[in-house]
Amino acid sequence: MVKGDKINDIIDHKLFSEDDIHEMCVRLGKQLTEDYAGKRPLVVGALKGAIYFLTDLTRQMDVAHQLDFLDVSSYGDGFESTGKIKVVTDMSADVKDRDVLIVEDIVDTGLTLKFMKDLIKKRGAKSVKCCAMLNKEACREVDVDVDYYGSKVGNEFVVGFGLDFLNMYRNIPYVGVLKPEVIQKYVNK
Ligand SMILES: O=P(O)(O)OC[C@H]1O[C@H](OP(=O)(O)OP(=O)(O)O)[C@H](O)[C@@H]1O
Ligand code: HPA
Ligand SMILES: [Mg+2]
Repeated sequence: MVKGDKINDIIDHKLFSEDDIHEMCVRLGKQLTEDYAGKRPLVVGALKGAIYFLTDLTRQMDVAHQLDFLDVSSYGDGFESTGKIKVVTDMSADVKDRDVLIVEDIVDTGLTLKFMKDLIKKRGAKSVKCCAMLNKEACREVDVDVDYYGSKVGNEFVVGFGLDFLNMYRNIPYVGVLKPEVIQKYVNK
């Protein structure tokens, strides 16, 4: 950790409070409870960003489900997608004939989600859907459905509630926008 990275030092403004995120989880959990009734979905968290949202979301889902994780990465140590997605750690479950629900913190260019959906479909899943906390729709580079999402977000780099900058700040309990000087501090270094 570096000096001067207390939350108040790095966040410019708050976008979604803990209450806002809780409301998203309640609404989405209700919808997923209806849509997956009678099914036994495999919920796949996209590591690492999705973990905070996933634990809150699934506790609002009154549906028996199983849990797995897939660690794919494209941002590396930066804040712009490299466009090259790789599986860092694969999931352990067999997805053949399963209803798979991918949980994401954010869909931005869409490259990560498209990669995961294609991979899971190719392995023979019965259905593959995604529930994301945030949908940065204006930044989409590929056509991919975000089947459920908590809120749209504009073209700003957001951190907190799982979302990171250089693998930091995931534990901020709300979603906020980084101060430009924090990004500047690390860019081209
Ligand atoms: O739509 P995209 O432009 O592909 O970006 C969205 C993806 O990027 C982030 O993950 P990252 O690769 O940074 O890994 P992380 O979840 O470990 O932070 C985020 O958690 C999404 O998975
Ligand atoms: O705005 C973002 N913040 C953090 N991680 C991200 N990955 C894609 N977009 C973002
Ligand atoms: Mg990230």
